[in-house]
Amino acid sequence: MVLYDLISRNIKIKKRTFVLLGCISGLANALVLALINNVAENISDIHKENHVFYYLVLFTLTVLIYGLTQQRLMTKAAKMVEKSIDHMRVELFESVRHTELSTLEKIGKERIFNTLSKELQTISQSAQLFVIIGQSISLVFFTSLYIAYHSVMAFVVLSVLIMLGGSIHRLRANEIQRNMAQAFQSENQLIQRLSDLLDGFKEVKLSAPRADDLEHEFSLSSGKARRAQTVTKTLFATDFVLSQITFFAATGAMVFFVPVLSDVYPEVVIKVTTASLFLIGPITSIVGGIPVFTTATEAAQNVLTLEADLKREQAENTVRRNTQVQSIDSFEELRLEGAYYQHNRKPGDRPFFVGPVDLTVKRGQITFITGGNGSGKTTFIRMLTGLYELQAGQIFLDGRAVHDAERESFRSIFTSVFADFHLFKQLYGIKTTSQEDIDEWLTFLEMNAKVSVIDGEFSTIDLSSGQRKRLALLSTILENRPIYIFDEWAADQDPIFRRKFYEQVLPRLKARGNTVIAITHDDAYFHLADVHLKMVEGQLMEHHEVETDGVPS
Ligand SMILES: Nc1ncnc2c1ncn2[C@@H]1O[C@H](COP(=O)(O)OP(=O)(O)OP(=O)(O)O)[C@@H](O)[C@H]1O
Repeated sequence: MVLYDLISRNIKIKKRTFVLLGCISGLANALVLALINNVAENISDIHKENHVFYYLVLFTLTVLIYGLTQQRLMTKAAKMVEKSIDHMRVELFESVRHTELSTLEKIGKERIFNTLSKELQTISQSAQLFVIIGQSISLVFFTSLYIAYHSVMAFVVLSVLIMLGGSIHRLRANEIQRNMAQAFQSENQLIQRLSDLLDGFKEVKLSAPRADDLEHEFSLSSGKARRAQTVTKTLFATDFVLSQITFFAATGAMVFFVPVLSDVYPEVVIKVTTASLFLIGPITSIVGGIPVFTTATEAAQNVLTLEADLKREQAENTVRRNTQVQSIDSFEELRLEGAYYQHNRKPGDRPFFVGPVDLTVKRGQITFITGGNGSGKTTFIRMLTGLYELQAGQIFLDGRAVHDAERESFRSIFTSVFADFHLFKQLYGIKTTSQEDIDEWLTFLEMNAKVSVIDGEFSTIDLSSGQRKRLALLSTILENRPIYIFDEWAADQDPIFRRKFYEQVLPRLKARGNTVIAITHDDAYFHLADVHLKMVEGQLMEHHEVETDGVPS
């Protein structure tokens, strides 16, 4: 059972405690029934012999035992499921953190987002249901025993009809599952459209046709999700009604059918019929719980599939996961030999690949890479930094081949501001820099009047895009890694600060012993590069127009 396997994977479920508490609670519930039947049957004798108080105490005790065990069961189940979900959440987060960029691009952000939020929440909501279903099963069991004790024939008829009712759901399980998968897929598309609306809010506000199209797409996906959910819920509703009818048929059989089959039955008919009526509560709970249970099982399946997709690639690299990541703080020479990477291709797409590339980067060098849009510069940077796993060729650091197991350590040699950078408000992973250093760099980057760093956090990041980029630059400077990667960093800086970036910031990094590799189109500053490379259609070549005496080309 997928749901149980998932929940019990990280925690020890005390099955015996659950079964024991469930049995006590079910037994207490059945005892309430037996007591009521007994008192009702012998009401005049009990009053005559003054035994009312005795039965009342017994009744109160039984209800109390039922209440206490039920409460304990529910609390235990909630604690257990929440603990397991806590583990799953952190594990999934860790898996995503360790996954490769190419895998993440394949899986898609929406699916990860949907699984980590909605699906885990669905599983969480199923905790109480587990107990209710378990306890209902236990009650059905003990009440059936009570019925069997009074009339075996009534028990057999009841069992056959209950099983018949139970099998109705199973017959349509596949159809339900198919519709639920369709709903999950449509909900992923909904998240994608919603991110389009929120991330592209300004663009959407400025263009009514774009907004209309987006809304149309959103309502299409929403319609698909609605249809899949409606079909699923209709199937559940029909199941529910059919099972209720089966139940009424079972109760009817107690008075119309069983008396024909059994001679001794008339003496116990009231008790047996009352007992079968007592089953309506638990059976309704079981049948009513099936939709939630099925949804939670489907959610568990989605969590497991995502995990498997994330881990497939990691399984091949278990060594990498288990190897201690060691920060590399210096190097002399980084070399690529025959480095090659081809993007995943969707049907109909032209394949795009970068390489084979041979390149040597020396410590303290400033390298500029230029090239047309879509020529492969960003892809190349991702290959160089180990964000994309090379499909052929090798990276060498100080003459030593960088093996897969060392790739995470290797990546620690870089710090970057990519074109699609994300500015973290908190300075994660930066601990050693002194406040004086931070303030001095803030002043140097002309951001001191706007922002301060307090307790490792920027006071604000609600800034202009150029200012946000300066803070991203500051974060990399404080990280102080050996190699700096900039992807069109200066593109949205004003001319004065752009000049400062090329003429003061980069030389200052170089003077610190840092190496810089920058994608740039700023030809006015090409002369400041030690090496100038050009990317053309995925092929990296030296750009020979750079003059060595510092005169711009
Ligand atoms: N995640 C991806 N999946 C599939 N193909 C991709 C992916 N990213 C880029 N590509 C393909 O690789 C080609 C090169 O893209 P890349 O981003 O490396 O170019 P670039 O030189 O950095 O362009 P620009 O100057 O516009 O930023 C693109 O034409 C695109 O078709």
